[in-house]
Parts: sequence; structure tokens; C-alpha cells
Amino acid sequence: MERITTAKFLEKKRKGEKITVLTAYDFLTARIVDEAGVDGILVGDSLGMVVLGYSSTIPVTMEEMIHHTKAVVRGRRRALVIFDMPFLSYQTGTRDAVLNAGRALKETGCDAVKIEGGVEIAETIRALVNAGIPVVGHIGLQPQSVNVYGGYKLRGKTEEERKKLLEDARAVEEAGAFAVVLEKVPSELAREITESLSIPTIGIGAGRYCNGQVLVFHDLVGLFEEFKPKFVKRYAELGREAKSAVRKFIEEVKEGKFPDEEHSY
Ligand SMILES: Nc1nc(=O)c2c([nH]1)NC[C@@H]1CN(c3ccc(C(=O)N[C@@H](CCC(=O)O)C(=O)O)cc3)CN21
Ligand SMILES: CC(C)C(=O)C(=O)O
Ligand SMILES: [Mg+2]
Repeated sequence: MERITTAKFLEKKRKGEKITVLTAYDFLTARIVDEAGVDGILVGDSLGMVVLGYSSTIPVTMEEMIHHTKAVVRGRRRALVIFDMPFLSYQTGTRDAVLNAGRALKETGCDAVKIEGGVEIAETIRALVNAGIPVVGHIGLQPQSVNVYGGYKLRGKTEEERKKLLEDARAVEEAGAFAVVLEKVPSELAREITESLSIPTIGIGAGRYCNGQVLVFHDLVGLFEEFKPKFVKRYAELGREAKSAVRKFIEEVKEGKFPDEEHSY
């Protein structure tokens, strides 16, 4: 089976083929999304909220990211694995960024890293690419800056924000990123950015005109039930299913129905 490469992402944009990316934080989920045929698996720092129970992505460490990414890489056969650089692993300077991102590549076997930020982080993207580390940018809503913005609101609404976002997109591309995530921006602005770049845009809450889409796996299958911003579409209700299965188990054990002959030796 042919592996998806960073070049494949660019080729897909040129050919007008959509790119699909989903998160995974463990071996089995990686296997499911890989076998279903996604192009990319993002080991998001959202794992802090989804699997570790933190209320933001701020507390996530390199150690936690590495631990989960190793499991994801073991479950992957085809998709490109992207390591989401956690808060404070790249914001303190290009040297720290290269050392941490290099560590991610060396220790986990991932293919690329993602970092949040636009114009202000372009120099860091350049340093990573120069060191041989493929980079995905991430602009618009940047969850690691939640404490500066005081929330997860839509970005690019005012004319000033719109201009800044277009500049961010250009800076990320010029710095050498091979793709860029656009988070929670109006569809029309995402369209404008997508048309102005030669690298693919991967949207989350950024409308239909992006070159690809990314979602958190647990949101898509209805496992993270309390998280429901407008951009999440639930394709299944696994949270409900799982709870109902557990209730049945409890009931059957209490009634002496489980285990029966079929499940005993
Ligand atoms: N499960 C999950 N899915 C995600 O997409 C995700 C995470 N976790 N954790 C990390 C970041 C945080 N993200 C977020 C978080 C909140 C909203 C959001 O729209 N929240 C509110 C609005 C809050 C506001 O206006 O301040 C909502 O409408 O639910 C969007 C993206 C995206 N990422
Ligand atoms: C929502 C995506 C883009 C992300 O950064 C994450 O899962 O952490
Ligand atoms: Mg993230």
C-alpha cells in the first residue's frame, strides 16, 4: 500500500481532490481511520481535553504527545501522521522549536508537525523546514491562545482581522509549510485564503471551500457528547451506544443472564 506523503497533499490540491484528516490519539483509533482511508492522522493536542480531561489544551506536554503519537504510528499503515506541537514547545524560540519537533520525529516516527500561529511564527516554521521537519501551519482560532482571546470565538470577522488572516496565510506558505489548518473563520474568507495559496488549506469550522477538512474523531462519532460547536457534524452516536451497552451488561449480570453457557467454559 502506498504511503501518503506531504507531496501528495500538494498534488491533491492541484488536482482539485479533497483532503481528509481526522485526529487519533491511540493505536486502535489510528487503525480505524487509516483503514477507512483518511489522508492524514492528526495527533491533536486536543487529546488534553478529549482523553486527559483538561479544560483546555494548555497543560499538554511533549511527553504526553510523544506517548500517544507512538501508539498512533503503530496503528498507521497509509496515512500521513501529524504531531501537534503542544503549548510552550515552540513559542520560546527557534532553537527550542527545532529541538522539540526534531524529538517528535525521532522518537515517534511521525511524518510532520503542526504549530499554531501566523506572521509571528513564520521564522520558526522556516527554521523547522530548514532542519528537515515538514510543517503544517494553523491560523484563525488558535486554542493555545485561548487565554489571550478569552474564548473560542469566530476569527476574521472585522476587516482588520480579515487582513491579518490573509497575511498570516501568506507568511505560513512563504515560510515553507506544506499545508495550513484554518480554524473557525467565515466560509468566504476561507475561500479567499484557499484561492490565494498554492499549499492546501485544511478547514475546521471554515466552510466548504477549503482544500480539505479536519475533525476530532471523538466529535465525529458522537463520543465527546458535551462538545458541540456548530462546525461539528455527528456521523454516529457512539457515546449513546456505549452507555446503552454498559447498562445492558449491568442489568444482565444482576439478573444472572450473563455469562450464559455460550460465554462460559
Ligand atoms: N473535542 C474537541 N474538538 C475540537 O475540535 C477541539 C478540541 N476538542 N480541543 C482543542 C480545540 C479547541 N477547539 C474549539 C473549542 C471550542 C470551540 C467553540 O466554538 N466553542 C463554543 C463557542 C465558545 C465561544 O464563543 O467563546 C461553542 O459554540 O461550542 C471551537 C473550537 C477545537 N479543538
Ligand atoms: C482541531 C485540530 C485542528 C487540532 O489542532 C487538534 O485536534 O488539536
Ligand atoms: Mg491542536
